[in-house]
Amino acid sequence: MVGIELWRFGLRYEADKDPVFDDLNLCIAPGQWSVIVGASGCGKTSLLRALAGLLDQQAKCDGEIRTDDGLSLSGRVAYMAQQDLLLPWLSVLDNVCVAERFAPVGDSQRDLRQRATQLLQQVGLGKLVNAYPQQLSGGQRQRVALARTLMQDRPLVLMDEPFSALDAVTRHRLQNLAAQLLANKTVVLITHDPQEALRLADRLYVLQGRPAMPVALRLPNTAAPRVLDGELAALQQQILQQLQPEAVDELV
Ligand SMILES: Nc1ncnc2c1ncn2[C@@H]1O[C@H](COP(=O)(O)OP(=O)(O)OP(=O)(O)O)[C@@H](O)[C@H]1O
Repeated sequence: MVGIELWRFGLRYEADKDPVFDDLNLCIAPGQWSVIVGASGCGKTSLLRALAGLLDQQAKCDGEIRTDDGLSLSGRVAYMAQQDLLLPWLSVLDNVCVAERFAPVGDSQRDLRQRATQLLQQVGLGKLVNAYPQQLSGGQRQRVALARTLMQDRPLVLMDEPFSALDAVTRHRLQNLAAQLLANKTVVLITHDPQEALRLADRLYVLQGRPAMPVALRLPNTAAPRVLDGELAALQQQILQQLQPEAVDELV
């Protein structure tokens, strides 16, 4: 388990006048799901890429990203980007195994492939292990990327809209699977979907403004993944209003 603290963190892209973040302080709790929602362009992906050490050269940062054990995050992060980043020349099964291939672990290749096959069955792709990414739908590709992330077994898991391309039933099922398989990991999940955020979060933040600041939201006193009840529906409405006050006012 690893906890992370962003301390006086700032980020500005060279081409932009205003910083995306300035003097941001945020603690990512160890072994919990921290979920971040926010309007498009507010900085969610930038935050995740900063944690993953994947910002491009246009991004200028200051402040610090510290871990609670004082060790580097290098090699301890599984990152599921918005784009699935599947390798077109590898089969579905090989794509799921790809990150582990070079990892110095004791598992044999046979064990790894067995585990990957089981994960692919769990995400509903048991019949497509030998298919290639270009033969898959957007939702199927996203499920391969999810299986690849679950396969990696890293203490910090960063996921950017991991369920966005899925139909409602599959989304619900895979949210439950991810919650089960990533219990006790430190997870940062970005989503546009307030209902998803409320089902899965141990801590929930709305990222707002420019420079963006996180606002912590109240959650029901129940364990995730939560059932969709009246309390969750009311909180969902609150988040929608917080995200887009003008748009919601116009609809009412
Ligand atoms: N590589 C880049 N170079 C310059 N500006 C960038 C770059 N990446 C992001 N930005 C800018 O930084 C801001 C935050 O972008 P980011 O992608 O982090 O937002 P987001 O909240 O994840 O958006 P979305 O929900 O639409 O994915 C935006 O104004 C965006 O235009």
